[in-house]
Amino acid sequence: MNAMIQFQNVSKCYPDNIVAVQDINLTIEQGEFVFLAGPSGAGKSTLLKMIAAIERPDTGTLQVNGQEIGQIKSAGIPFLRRNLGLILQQQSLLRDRTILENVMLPLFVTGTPKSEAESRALAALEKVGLPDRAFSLPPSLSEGEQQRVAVARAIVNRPQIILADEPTANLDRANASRVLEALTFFQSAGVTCIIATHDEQLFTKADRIVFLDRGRLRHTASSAKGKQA
Ligand SMILES: Nc1ncnc2c1ncn2[C@@H]1O[C@H](COP(=O)(O)OP(=O)(O)OP(=O)(O)O)[C@@H](O)[C@H]1O
Repeated sequence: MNAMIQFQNVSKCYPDNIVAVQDINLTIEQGEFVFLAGPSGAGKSTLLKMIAAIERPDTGTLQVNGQEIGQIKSAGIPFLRRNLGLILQQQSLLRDRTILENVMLPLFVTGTPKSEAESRALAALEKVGLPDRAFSLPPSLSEGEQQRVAVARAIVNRPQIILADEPTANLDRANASRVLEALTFFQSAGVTCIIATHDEQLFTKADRIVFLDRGRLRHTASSAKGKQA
């Protein structure tokens, strides 16, 4: 397997010297399913944001798909993001656009023709079990369904990496399982999945669980799926 993401001695502070992550060394291989675990404020979201070049390391190096995040120019960011499916906490669906239009959005950004965008968005909705809701508006869907739409929107570009920040927050067990099933489906197709979560019940699905605490990587564990960390 190839190293897809490699943090080497990465640290990141926010203004006012808030240390978000400190001296992180972590390698994630292509096709791995990795959970980032740890209490609130541990630095999980910051690691995901750095992989997407939303934040940059202050020190150390971070390689994503052969690109050095600290060096990447703004013109290179769309190219990086084309290979990423993002499910971030603050991203919500556009309430006045249909589910189909919401899922098509990333394809408009990359200039995909409308008819192709529609068929790919419908295929993505099928994969998350929601093709019959394509023409509904987001407020008519449950939170669990909306989160599955967010998964469809994240994978519609056929990314090599999916980054998900608390994708099952506020969902009941049944809906959390369906969201996770959708993510494991894409991992079985070779997509690397990195998921920040507090939800320990999800861990059985992972190849690896990376525990963070106050910005530091405490330890990694292999899960019931059986791979060694
Ligand atoms: N934009 C920001 N500006 C200032 N401080 C921030 C910012 N984002 C995060 N922090 C701080 O950085 C630290 C790490 O935050 P981060 O969001 O990465 O943790 P987390 O493990 O994802 O937490 P949660 O589980 O609550 O989402 C925390 O102390 C947080 O308050």
